[in-house]
Amino acid sequence: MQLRPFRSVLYIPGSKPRAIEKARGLPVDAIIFDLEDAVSPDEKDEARATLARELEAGGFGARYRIVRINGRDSAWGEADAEAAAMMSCDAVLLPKVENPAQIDALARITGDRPVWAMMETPRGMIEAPAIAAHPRLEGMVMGTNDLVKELGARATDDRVAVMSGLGLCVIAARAHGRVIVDGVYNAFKDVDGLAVECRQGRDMGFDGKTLIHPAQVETANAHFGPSEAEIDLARRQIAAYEAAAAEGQGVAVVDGRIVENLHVDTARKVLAQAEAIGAIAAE
Ligand SMILES: CC(C)(COP(=O)(O)OP(=O)(O)OC[C@H]1O[C@@H](n2cnc3c(N)ncnc32)[C@H](O)[C@@H]1OP(=O)(O)O)[C@@H](O)C(=O)NCCC(=O)NCCSC(=O)C[C@H](O)C(=O)O
Ligand SMILES: [Mg+2]
Repeated sequence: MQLRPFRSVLYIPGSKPRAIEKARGLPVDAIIFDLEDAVSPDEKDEARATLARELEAGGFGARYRIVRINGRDSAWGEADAEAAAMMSCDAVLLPKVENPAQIDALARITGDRPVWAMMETPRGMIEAPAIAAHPRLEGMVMGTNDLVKELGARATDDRVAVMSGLGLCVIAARAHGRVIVDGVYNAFKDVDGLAVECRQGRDMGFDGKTLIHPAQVETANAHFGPSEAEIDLARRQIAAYEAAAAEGQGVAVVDGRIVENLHVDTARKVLAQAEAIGAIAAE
């Protein structure tokens, strides 16, 4: 059972030390330190050096530290991969992954460090099961901006253009026990719109949402963590099922709905998640 929460995963441009400093005090579960799209070509080399320095300085507490490098076929990919292998980070995120061989190639440089994959091209969607199956892969991140672009689609509120890809990637990730995080919500001042998209992502099975601004953190944490009502229901389901089992029954009823052992598994996961989140908050 995956216990570490990934409710809120905040991108920070590697070129912005002030934003990096701010993140040391934000209640995010994970940070993606970006060297790719958030950093202009002129700033790439300096951003790489800044990031290495800031990560070495530490101060990120329990926040999971992921470094997003540039694609290996870009002018900066090779130097990024070599630098990331030496950085004080927890994982390396590769953009536009389209096949498992790209993960092999990265792992030859980054060694035992876990690899995460940006899922953001049509070919990446088709190959999602093979990518998720790679033994070095720990997590997947949806890149919905690139996916909309590559599909020649339109970004609509209901996300209809990317819905099949989102579902396919969730299935692939779950089939192999990988973490999977939803794409960003670009209108970072629109908290209500973000809440709608978080709810949709949570309902689909995502572990959390990637974010671009501190104002989005609270909404993501609220939607992807278990609510008080869910925790209360989980406790009551477990208690009712155990009481029924003690009487030789395989099914209990809570709030007019049946509770079987599979529901108890989910209930136990809810409680474990709540405990893990509480432990991080207490640090
Ligand atoms: C979107 C922004 C450019 C807005 O920046 P700004 O105008 O500076 O915002 P504010 O003035 O409201 O900032 C207030 C304070 O918050 C700090 N801040 C801002 N953003 C972040 C952040 N991401 N992490 C940490 N701290 C942040 C500012 O420094 C201010 O601090 P202070 O001065 O001390 O008060 C900006 O938010 C931004 O650059 N966001 C990140 C954009 C990004 O990373 N984009 C790339 C990832 S998205 C992507 O590529 C997805 C995928 O690949 C796909 O295809 O979909
Ligand atoms: Mg992208």
